[in-house]
Amino acid sequence: MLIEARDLSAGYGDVRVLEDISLGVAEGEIVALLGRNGMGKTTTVRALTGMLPAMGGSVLMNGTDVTALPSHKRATRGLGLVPEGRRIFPNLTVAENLRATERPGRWTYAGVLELFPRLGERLGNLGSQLSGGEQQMLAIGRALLTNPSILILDEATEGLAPVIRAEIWQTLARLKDEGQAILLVDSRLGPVLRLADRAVVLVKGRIAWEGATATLRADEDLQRKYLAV
Ligand SMILES: Nc1ncnc2c1ncn2[C@@H]1O[C@H](COP(=O)(O)OP(=O)(O)OP(=O)(O)O)[C@@H](O)[C@H]1O
Repeated sequence: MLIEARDLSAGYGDVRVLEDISLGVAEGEIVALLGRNGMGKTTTVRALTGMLPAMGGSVLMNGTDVTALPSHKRATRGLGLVPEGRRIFPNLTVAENLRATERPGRWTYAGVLELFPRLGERLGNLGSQLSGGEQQMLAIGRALLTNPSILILDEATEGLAPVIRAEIWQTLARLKDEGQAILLVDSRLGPVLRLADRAVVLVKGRIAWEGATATLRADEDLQRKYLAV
């Protein structure tokens, strides 16, 4: 597994939000982390990336225990994150934002501009001057430029206009074709279930269901039980 949680627990203060979560993403795989609001998806992302310490259990990358490593060390080992709310540098230009994370590998500066031509037209603009969709493209481009073995996207299509959202989904499909392993948190069930190979469903910080997305796609009762609002 490129990344794996084993009996992972995490939370805030004394409160455990995640209880004994075990999940993993293998080479070339897209795994969706699903669940209604507040069920622990973002907390899982934070615990996997090291933004939150584990209260129990472990996180492994390529079989190596990284539970004690801070997020920047996990990033160096190949963990790329597109965080909820984008977090680009508002006072750097698009070009500077991209160059700030660049590491050698499959994805180059030119390659990212080819993936997101829109960013190429905005190279001199500050991060703060971009539209929401452009900021999201920049956040994805930045994460790709670290050439991650595993990319985690937390609500990457949230709050975007439908046409931009569609563009992001197309890009993710292209990343899938290229074999990029992805852990995807997104509440748009239709596109998520089309893109991902497997799904893990959280209910109150525990895994309530996991399996092939094809199974979940075909079973509306299951969707209603765990995911419908
Ligand atoms: N910084 C925090 N401090 C205390 N409790 C938190 C914090 N962040 C999240 N929580 C709590 O942890 C639980 C899980 O939240 P989390 O954000 O992981 O859920 P989520 O599944 O990502 O939901 P959403 O889609 O609403 O972001 C919730 O009960 C939430 O109130």
